[in-house]
Amino acid sequence: MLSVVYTPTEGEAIQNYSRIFRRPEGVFLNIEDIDRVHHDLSLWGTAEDIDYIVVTDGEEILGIGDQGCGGILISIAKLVLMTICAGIHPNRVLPVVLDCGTDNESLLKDPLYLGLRRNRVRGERYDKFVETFVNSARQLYPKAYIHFEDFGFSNARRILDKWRPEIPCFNDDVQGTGCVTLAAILAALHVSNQKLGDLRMVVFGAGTAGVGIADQVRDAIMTERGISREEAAKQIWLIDKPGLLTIETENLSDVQKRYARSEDWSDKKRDLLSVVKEVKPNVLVGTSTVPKAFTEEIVRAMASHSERPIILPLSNPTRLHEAVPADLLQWTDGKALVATGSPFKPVKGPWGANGEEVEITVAECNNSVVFPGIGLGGVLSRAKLVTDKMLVAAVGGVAELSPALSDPTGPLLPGVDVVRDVSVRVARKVIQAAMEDGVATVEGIPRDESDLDEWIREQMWDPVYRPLKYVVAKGASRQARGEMRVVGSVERDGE
Ligand SMILES: NC(=O)c1ccc[n+]([C@@H]2O[C@H](COP(=O)([O-])OP(=O)(O)OC[C@H]3O[C@@H](n4cnc5c(N)ncnc54)[C@H](O)[C@@H]3O)[C@@H](O)[C@H]2O)c1
Ligand SMILES: O=C(O)C[C@H](O)C(=O)O
Ligand SMILES: [Mg+2]
Repeated sequence: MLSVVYTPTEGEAIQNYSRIFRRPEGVFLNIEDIDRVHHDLSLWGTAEDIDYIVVTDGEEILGIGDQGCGGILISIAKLVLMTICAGIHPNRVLPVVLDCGTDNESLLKDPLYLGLRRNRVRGERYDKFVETFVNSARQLYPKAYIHFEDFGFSNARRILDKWRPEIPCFNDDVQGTGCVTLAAILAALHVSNQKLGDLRMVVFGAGTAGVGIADQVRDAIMTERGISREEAAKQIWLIDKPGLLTIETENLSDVQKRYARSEDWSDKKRDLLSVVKEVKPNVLVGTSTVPKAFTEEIVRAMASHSERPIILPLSNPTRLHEAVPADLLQWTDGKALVATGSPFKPVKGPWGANGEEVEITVAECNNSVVFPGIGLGGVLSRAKLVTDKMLVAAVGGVAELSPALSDPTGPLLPGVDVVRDVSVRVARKVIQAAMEDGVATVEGIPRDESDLDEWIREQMWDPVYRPLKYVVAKGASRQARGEMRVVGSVERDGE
């Protein structure tokens, strides 16, 4: 059911939110009613009641853009995953949408649209609104971890950078995506017997996720090679609408500038194909929302200089992927090491050692592999902050569970069948890192790894129903006794 309660089906539900609405299932905060934010948030429990908050402003949902107040469903979907994958109790979470208006014209024209019917508020009023939300949430629920989801590019990083040094918070599109993609790349490098230090990566789509991935990979190269961040960034090329980002490119954000190429490209073409031919990357990542952007020509160009090209089309939902696994594998004779943002069926082809047909399972490289474990570790250790070391530890936790480590034809990342084990491993690593960084605040966390795993598991909530008991009340009406017998028979069948 994961692809129904989460990506890709949730995208469709979000787009139709106001039309399929039945009842409110989260906190709707309204920028025009900023004085009510504290009160509205306070209705959801006492200081002890909330462990995990997911908040969105609905501006950049998946790759489907501004969805206004329908964004509440992304907060809900991510929290469903916190429960399914990480065992956070479903009553101890809070989905929030910050309704700041919408720039989506079709929503504004839709008579059934439920959100604020005005263009997005930006600038100081927006910042004040976000600040009021964060401060109120911290005051009311001081133990809660705050997960930011699907904010627009101009706000996502800014908000994260503002709050990260002060509170336990996390941006899934920047950090979760960076962590899971680095884990997939590490597994792929293992299979192809290449070194992280030699990596050359092109990222197509230099937005929130693209730059988040670049940062995580850059820091890993820096640590591996013992070089500066600036030096490590030279192994990464970012491409956006104007083509390759260079120091000549106008209107770059501060985070994009770190990757702007300083060498002279004035006499070279800067489109994806030309850049791939020129820089000969071994890793190609897609976070552009441009379907089919990884053409046969581009993929063949990758394969012409790289024995096992690592190709990760990550744009969600499914229809926005830069390429589909069947094409990537066909164009590279089964050589490409592929993982995708949404789930795909396994691909069959004549790529065995002797030309026999093999079936390749393609891993889903979605931040859902990692954010539940990071959140679980943060919640259980009541970490004051989410530090870089905790994120690096999470990458290690996922990478070491990659099926491709023991079977080179296996998927690059662990699948949904072992999702709870992955969360326990990631949480263990995150908690250990939090203790090393001195940010864990809970006393008595076990030091021994298997004790720590046990400690984590026993605090995870399981959806187990209480057994029904067969009762027949004396004096009950014939009809009631009949109904009770039906209940009783369910219990006997269940046993
Ligand atoms: N698999 C995952 O875990 C995961 C995580 C986060 C985001 N994503 C996906 O990545 C995509 C991007 O998300 P985001 O939050 O970074 O959005 P974003 O809007 O911040 O970034 C998208 C970037 O692509 C650029 N772009 C658009 N058209 C382009 C073109 N023709 N050529 C080059 N660049 C182009 C945009 O200018 C923008 O900078 C979405 O589809 C989202 O679903 C996947
Ligand atoms: O929500 C997802 O499926 C992953 C990611 O956060 C995205 O924005 O695409
Ligand atoms: Mg997202």
